[in-house]
Amino acid sequence: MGREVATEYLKQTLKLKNKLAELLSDAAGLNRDHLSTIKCMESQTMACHYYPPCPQPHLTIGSSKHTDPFCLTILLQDHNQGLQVRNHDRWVDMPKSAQGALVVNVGDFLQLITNDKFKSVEHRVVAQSSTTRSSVACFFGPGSENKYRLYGPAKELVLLGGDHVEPVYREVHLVEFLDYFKSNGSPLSHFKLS
Ligand SMILES: O=C(O)CCC(=O)C(=O)O
Ligand SMILES: [Fe+2]
Repeated sequence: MGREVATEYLKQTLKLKNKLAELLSDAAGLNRDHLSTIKCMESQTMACHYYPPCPQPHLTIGSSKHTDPFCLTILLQDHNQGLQVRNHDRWVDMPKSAQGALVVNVGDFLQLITNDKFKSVEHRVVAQSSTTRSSVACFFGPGSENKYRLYGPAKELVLLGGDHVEPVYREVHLVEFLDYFKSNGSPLSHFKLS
């Protein structure tokens, strides 16, 4: 990607993320500006992946299974397949997308904030025997000025009184969350209450 193209792409994905933050807040039953107000998707990190062809794809893996740890991922893939998402105990191929189509994944930190209303999706990339594959992932999470801010299930989703819903997770800051992720993979079960 040329510098100007990358800069423009980052600008456009940022705009899309702002729109998605409104729609996701709404869909979770929160005020439309909730996710932007709590500043949980202010940082943007871009990762470019290149998967070379592998003559024995069954002996390797393009990217091992994981959930993304931040709040939201916007993923641009080329027209070559490889991405799979886990549906219960089956791996399902992402359909061949039109060139330029974007995949949006919920990450672990958003699952924590929405108290399991939204689930982070487990995914992996399988190697291909004769085609290369490229993808560009943009991850959105709390910015560095909020890395020690405590986040937990949104209070509005954990109602007191008649409709009491137990918070599933304890409050945690991003640094502790990512430290756990780096050594152990998905941190969600570790931060569960009880
Ligand atoms: O290359 C892909 O399609 C997925 C990459 C990915 O899962 C990631 O960067 O977290
Ligand atoms: Fe991922």
